[in-house]
Amino acid sequence: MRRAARGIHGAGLWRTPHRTRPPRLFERVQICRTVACVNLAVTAPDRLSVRSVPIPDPGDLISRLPDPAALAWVRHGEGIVGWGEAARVTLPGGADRFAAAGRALGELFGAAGVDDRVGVPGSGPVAFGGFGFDPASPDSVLIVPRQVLGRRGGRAWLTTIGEAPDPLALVRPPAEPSSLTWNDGALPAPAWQAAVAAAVRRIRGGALGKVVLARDLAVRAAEPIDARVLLRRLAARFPGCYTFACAGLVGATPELLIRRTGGDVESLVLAGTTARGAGPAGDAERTARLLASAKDREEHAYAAEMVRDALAPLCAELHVPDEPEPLTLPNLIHLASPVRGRLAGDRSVLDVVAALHPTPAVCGTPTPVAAELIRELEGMDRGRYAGPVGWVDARGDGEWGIALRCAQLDGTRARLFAGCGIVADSDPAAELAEAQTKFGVMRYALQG
Ligand SMILES: C=C(O[C@H]1C=CC=C(C(=O)O)[C@@H]1O)C(=O)O
Repeated sequence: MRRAARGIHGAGLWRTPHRTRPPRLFERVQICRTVACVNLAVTAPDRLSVRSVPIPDPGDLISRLPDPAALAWVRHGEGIVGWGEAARVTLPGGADRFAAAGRALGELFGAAGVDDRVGVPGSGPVAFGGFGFDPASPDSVLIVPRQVLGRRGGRAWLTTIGEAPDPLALVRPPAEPSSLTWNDGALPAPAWQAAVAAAVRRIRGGALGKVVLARDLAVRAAEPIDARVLLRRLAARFPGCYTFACAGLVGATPELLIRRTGGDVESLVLAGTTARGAGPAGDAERTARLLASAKDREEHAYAAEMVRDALAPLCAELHVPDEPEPLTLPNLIHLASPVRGRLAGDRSVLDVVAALHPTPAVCGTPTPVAAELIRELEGMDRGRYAGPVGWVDARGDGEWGIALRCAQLDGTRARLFAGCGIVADSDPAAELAEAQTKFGVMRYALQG
């Protein structure tokens, strides 16, 4: 596929004009309105005043986060982190939640006064966000931080909304979670295996081809859990994953739902999994078995085909590999399909997210049948687990992952999530073991 030079100035979907009227910042107003079928709440000053400036390399981004309400999207030390809250958009749910979020941000960013002296994806106004997996889940949120620190390709920048920036400081490492007590979530292990067996029967009966079933674990600590400890551990242990935090959802996902950089889009489809082997020979043997596994290939094919079908109408060029390749992580090996394309028209990254979610990597095929079976068998609300998580800027550029290998923090408590793709040949005991390995990511983040 021919790739055009990367445009860092996208189509300017949301224009950010300079205004002369002085901003009345931090005079908080609560605007509640109905957009299509979604009741949306925007908490924001009437106009954002945004300034991005180049800065010397700040080094590790996560160690600059000044408080536990951390916002982060970091991979291999690059990305953006944010803190403070200049604006928040909350979406109680609805199939229309991505479009409603885009319209709300369009208004906020379109009315902003912007002085962007950096001009790269992620500079200027940015919103971090996470969307509920299920349209019925009331959990979608977008947060425009008061400060954003960015670092990519040898450049670094600081964005400030409102008052003069607080000076950047290295923050004393926060306290690690202690006295953890663990409990089952909605389904104990035997009940979850029974749910997997029920799904296999439904699949063999011809109702659907694939469903992804997840379970949750509950943990409690002696003191409120600080997201920054978890982020630091995850980024160090899983540098190739996207370490993220948004409104208490913290994790390290290997799965890139979509990155939009100007007209270019990229995705990394993952489905089909095995645990790491013992040493290089063990890994090689596991990788060969994974690549040859008809069950894992089938799981993967559903996901890759759906991503192709969803992106094709949006793209002038699209390349989806014919065969998956192995992706080796510190704990697991996945089947992976790196997808690249060029958008046909002016579409923000949120438009593309809307077209892709939920992929069969987290839901199943056919989507409506799988979504209904998930509601029937899992016995829980996934919240923002398995939903899109990431960031979007005023150009419509951004990066969104699928929120996997994550936990939702709530004071002294956290809920961990892990799921597995189920097809006709799935074995409930093997799926439970795979889910346990996936939980290991956040167990490590919490326990060290
Ligand atoms: C649903 C999860 O993983 C998905 C992504 C990659 C591989 C998967 C699998 O092989 O089952 C899942 O589809 C999860 O980690 O909770």
